Amino acid sequence: MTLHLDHITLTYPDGPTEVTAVDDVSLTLHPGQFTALVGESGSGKSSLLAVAAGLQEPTSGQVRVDGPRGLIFQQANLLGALTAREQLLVTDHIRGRKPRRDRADELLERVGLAGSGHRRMNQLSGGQRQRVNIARALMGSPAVLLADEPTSALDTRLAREVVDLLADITRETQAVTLLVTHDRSLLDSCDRVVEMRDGRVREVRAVS
Ligand SMILES: Nc1ncnc2c1ncn2[C@@H]1O[C@H](COP(=O)(O)OP(=O)(O)OP(=O)(O)O)[C@@H](O)[C@H]1O
Repeated sequence: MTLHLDHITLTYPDGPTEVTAVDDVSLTLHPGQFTALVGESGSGKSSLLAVAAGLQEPTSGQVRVDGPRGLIFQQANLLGALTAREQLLVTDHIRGRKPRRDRADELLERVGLAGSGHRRMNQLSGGQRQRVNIARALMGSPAVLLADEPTSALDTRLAREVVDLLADITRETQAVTLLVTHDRSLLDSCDRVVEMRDGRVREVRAVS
């Protein structure tokens, strides 16, 4: 499963004119490859990720993806009143599937939260909540994982732990993973860094 972004352009209306957030970006992302997307504020990272995630139609160009996509954002989209396990089971509910409690507990264990399934979000730390977020994205067995600043609410140590977990999961599941981050200290956990500037890809480099 490979994710192809072919000549993606995304413009937003901006009063009488328009702003080009993504300007003819082509990228191919491979299974098991953990790619970081970096660049200054406003360079188009979140816009490109939203297109890759299927949340935003590109103005032109094409996303080619063959498999489920899992999305990980900042923790704001977790439902505060639910337990960790329920956060995961909601995804089954949304898809009209039978709730897979065993699968939910397995994934909570995988992200280091064994035994915490009954705890409510407000009883978990920021790092633990982000682990729930990751486990929730994994409920759909995604071939592509898209994460937009998942560590921005975390301190350095927790941010590193969460990114290392994403790196391990990428290798284990052979997912295609794209991580938007502004934190350059996290880049050595990645395989590849794509740097954007003014909506374009400025540089693609391998992390040694
Ligand atoms: N909904 C929108 N309507 C109009 N312009 C937008 C919209 N969303 C983003 N933009 C503009 O598109 C450009 C790219 O924004 P984007 O959020 O993708 O950048 P980013 O690199 O993710 O920035 P940051 O690191 O600050 O999150 C910016 O000029 C921004 O102002």
